[in-house]
Amino acid sequence: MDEQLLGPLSADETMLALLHSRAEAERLRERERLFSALLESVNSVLWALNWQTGEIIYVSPAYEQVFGRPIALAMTSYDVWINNVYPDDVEYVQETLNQVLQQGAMESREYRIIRGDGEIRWLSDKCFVSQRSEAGMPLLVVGIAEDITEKKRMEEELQRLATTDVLTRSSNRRHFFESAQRAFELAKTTAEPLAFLLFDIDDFKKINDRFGHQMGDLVLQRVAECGAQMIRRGDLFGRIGGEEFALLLPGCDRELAEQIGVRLQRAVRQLMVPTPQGPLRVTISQGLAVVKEDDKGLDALYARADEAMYKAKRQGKDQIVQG
Ligand SMILES: Nc1nc2c(ncn2[C@@H]2O[C@H](COP(=O)(O)OP(=O)(O)OP(=O)(O)O)[C@@H](O)[C@H]2O)c(=O)[nH]1
Repeated sequence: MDEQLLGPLSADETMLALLHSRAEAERLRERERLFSALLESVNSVLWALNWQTGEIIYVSPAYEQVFGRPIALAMTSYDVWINNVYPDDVEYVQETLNQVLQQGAMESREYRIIRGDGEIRWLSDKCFVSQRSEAGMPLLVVGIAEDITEKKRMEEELQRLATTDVLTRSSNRRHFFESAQRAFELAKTTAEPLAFLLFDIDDFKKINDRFGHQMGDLVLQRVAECGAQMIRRGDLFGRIGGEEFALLLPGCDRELAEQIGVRLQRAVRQLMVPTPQGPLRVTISQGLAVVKEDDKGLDALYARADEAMYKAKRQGKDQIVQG
């Protein structure tokens, strides 16, 4: 219509329009090359999902490096992406994606994937709804998935250092009592039994004095190994003092806890720590207490186990006393 109003274009005008559209096309190609180069240099995986069809409509080149799988595989459906998610995290990934749809965005969701070579890696995914389903436009969810495996490893290492006793690799005192507090509260609400076994190496000062501090450390490590062998899933074991250790046994009544104490006593007696003067024998004294209905706090349980342990020492050591 414009053409009718303005009249037909002259040859020069046509040439100019042609040149202009060529330059425009070249500019677009240049931008595309720039975007491709940028996407290739980004280590994170950019992705876009058509929510209605379940199609992954875009993944950036980093996919191949992060997932260790060909891009063509990812560009099929969302199910293929989900198949790469570590089984324990699938539910979380599905739930959080639904939340993205409700809230419009999610800053970070962390989950594990299984790479093509079987390696498990951690991803942090920032995603948002890029296009609402309006006027026939598809509903698009886009995201940036970053490989945070190294960061996770460092976090885990820091957590391990903060909660573990360096010498014996058992829980340190603070972590033991924090976890014990939670186990105590749970036992009180569920009325499940809970046992506390406290033990201390006998005449440890003499071991240090006679064989040196290094040998003392070795004895601590070997005794700690015996303690660690007693625990099942859900139990706690920690070094709560110099040569003092504790076992917290949820679900264990007095009888069962005593059996564990007897096994521990035997395991320690059987230890033979090599020294230049021949194998060194070690014994421990144990105090055993179980949670009572009127126990107000963990302190009450701990105090009974402590009192019982000192009674075991006074009564000649190498024995278990009930508190
Ligand atoms: N090698 C070593 N010794 C430690 C460590 N922590 C504490 N000790 C020593 O453990 C000894 C504990 O001595 P005591 O409290 O007298 O106890 P004990 O000699 O075992 O005597 P009983 O408890 O009555 O059997 C002290 O000499 C501490 O120096 C450690 O990490 N390594």
